[in-house]
Amino acid sequence: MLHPPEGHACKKWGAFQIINHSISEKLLQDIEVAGKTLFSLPMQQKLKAARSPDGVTGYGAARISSFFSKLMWSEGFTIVGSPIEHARQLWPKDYNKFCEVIEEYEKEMEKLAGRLMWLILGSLGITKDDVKWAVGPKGETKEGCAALQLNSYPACPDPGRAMGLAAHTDSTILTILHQNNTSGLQVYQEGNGWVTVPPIPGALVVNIGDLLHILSNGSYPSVLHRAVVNRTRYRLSVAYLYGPPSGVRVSPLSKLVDHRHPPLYRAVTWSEYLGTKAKYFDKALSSVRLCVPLNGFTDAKDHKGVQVG
Ligand SMILES: C=C1C[C@]23C[C@@]1(O)CC[C@H]2[C@@]12CCC[C@@](C)(C(=O)O1)[C@H]2[C@@H]3C(=O)O
Ligand SMILES: O=C(O)CCC(=O)C(=O)O
Ligand SMILES: [Fe+2]
Repeated sequence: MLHPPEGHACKKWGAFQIINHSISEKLLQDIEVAGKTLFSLPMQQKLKAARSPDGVTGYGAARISSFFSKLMWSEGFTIVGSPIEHARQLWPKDYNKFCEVIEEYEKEMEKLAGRLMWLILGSLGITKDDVKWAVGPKGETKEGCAALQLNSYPACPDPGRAMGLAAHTDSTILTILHQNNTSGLQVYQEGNGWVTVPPIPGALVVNIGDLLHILSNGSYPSVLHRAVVNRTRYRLSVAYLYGPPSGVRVSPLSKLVDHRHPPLYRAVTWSEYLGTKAKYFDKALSSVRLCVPLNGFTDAKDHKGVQVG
């Protein structure tokens, strides 16, 4: 079970950092090197693996860029499952090392994400018996769906006028983020505004995503976060975006619902929700909301005046 402080962190911050998490220092170094190697390729080479306009994987600006008029000061590379096709486009003769590191990272993150999901749900009194879709015939955690997002933020001569990655919530159950030893990630907290998440060597950041917000019936709100840029330092982050198995309809867990706490969200599959996010962005969560609270706001992230820079 998560200790009370971590359960508290989910409620209060929607994010926390973990150490002693079983991901080796070597693997964290290897993924950093793999990311830096990729982003330092010449532009015409990176564009060989460009994400197609209606595609999900490959090189390009963050998907949310289309909602903003200003360009963001970053490049991204999205991987779902095997990276081999894109890796071949990038390094026709020498793609093996990159693929090995990515696949190892995905394998280790999958295990960690499953453990974290149960720890977080445990802190709400939820056990494996309460989430049938997440458990296989032998009691094992079923493999979820996931995406790996490599983010590259070059040093920026005028950081006050640019944004690395604009404010957003992740459409996930949870996201595990590795940031190189350079600050940039900020989380938004009512009353405190934007708070920098300090990079701690070896630690990983865990963000609560929209699907956990739905599962917990709003008890653990997804965290609004962004990445700011730096005048002198290059920054790289690696986000493991973890969702439920494909086709599973996620809805508020019945143990967390009663006549005083009616279900706040309707059931959605991850792919349906990703489509909703692509269409409505920061209004996605409220678009699947069933009950509108009396204070007039739909969801917390709807009214922050999200800005790029
Ligand atoms: C599974 C996914 C979540 C994501 C959209 C995607 O299909 C692959 C990229 C993910 C990412 C990473 C950067 C921030 C984000 C909002 C974006 O634009 O692309 C997330 C998407 C998300 O969580 O909705
Ligand atoms: O670079 C960061 O710290 C944030 C990345 C992020 O939010 C994402 O990839 O979803
Ligand atoms: Fe994010």
